[in-house]
Amino acid sequence: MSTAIAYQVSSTTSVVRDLLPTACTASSQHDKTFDVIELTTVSSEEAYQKLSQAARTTGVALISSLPVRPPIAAIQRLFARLYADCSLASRLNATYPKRGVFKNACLAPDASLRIDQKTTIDLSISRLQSIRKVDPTVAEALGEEFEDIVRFYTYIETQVLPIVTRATSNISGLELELTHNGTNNHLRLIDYFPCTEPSGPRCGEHRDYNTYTIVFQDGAVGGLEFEIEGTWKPVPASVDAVISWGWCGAILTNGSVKAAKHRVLRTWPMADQRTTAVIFVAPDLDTILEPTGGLGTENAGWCREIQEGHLTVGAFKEIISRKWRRREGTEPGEVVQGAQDREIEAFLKPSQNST
Ligand SMILES: O=C(O)CCC(=O)C(=O)O
Ligand SMILES: [Fe+2]
Repeated sequence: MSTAIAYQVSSTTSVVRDLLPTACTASSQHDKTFDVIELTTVSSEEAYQKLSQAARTTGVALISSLPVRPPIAAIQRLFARLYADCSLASRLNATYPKRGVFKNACLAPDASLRIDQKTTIDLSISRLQSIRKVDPTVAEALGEEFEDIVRFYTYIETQVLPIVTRATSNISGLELELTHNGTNNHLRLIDYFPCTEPSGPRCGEHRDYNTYTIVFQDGAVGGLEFEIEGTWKPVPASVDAVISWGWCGAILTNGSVKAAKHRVLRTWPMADQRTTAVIFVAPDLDTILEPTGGLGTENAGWCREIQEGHLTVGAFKEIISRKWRRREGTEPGEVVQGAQDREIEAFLKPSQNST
């Protein structure tokens, strides 16, 4: 597939027009909704305190002055190479047949405009191991770009994740390091390819399933928004990284941490390419997902399976990813914006969603 084909976007339909935001432009920028933390200049204690505060209030923290930048140019070149070379893309996907690595479902000629208008390269520890084991030459074929990306991932994993994990532990009195050994972390590279016209959602509204997520932006193209007290608030494009907490974080801390709802409805400037590197941090798959931290024994409304400690992270990941795959176009099924998130919330907190 050529890059030109990859960037073709179907014309606007009424379904899509309904999805357009009322106001989401670079001018509606930062309004002090989110805490901004200069992670490398504050003391560790201050970093923990500010991160904990953000996790408890909005569930979102913006990070500035990171000492390393994500290798955006390398990521863009890697996408360009995969768009242009179908056989390389197939070889890469063959290394992880269970789910694939490079996902471009929205570019299929008959793809629904309701699915996310983005392509992704998903790298997890098991995918990286698989690439090296099944087809060692494919990593080589992916070139220096691939090495740069893996180096960035390793840096963040060793230098930044321990700080955020500790801050999350501090809120709840848990030792999250014991269940967060990095075995279930994930790096996702995302290409929000340029659209000259408004298209479908770029990443439909959702809360992440994991403990927390760090989105590394390209510094120029915005679009990420969080729902704060019922209003969608844009994140400035210039922020280095955005940390947000997910369902596992909320469950393990018994609701002390907020799972933040977010989306990329439309990128801005719309005709520019938005590139992000996203690191998802989740507990090891065999971790029991029970609310042992935070509010202690008080029942925050979780379903019986969670309250009684019968749900593992692995089982929860399966439940939630089945719903996501529809939105991401890798499994057939109708996509109704926001419905998937409501279904998950109803499963987790049935008593609050019984009306
Ligand atoms: O790329 C972004 O800005 C957000 C991506 C995201 O929320 C996700 O992949 O879960
Ligand atoms: Fe997300």
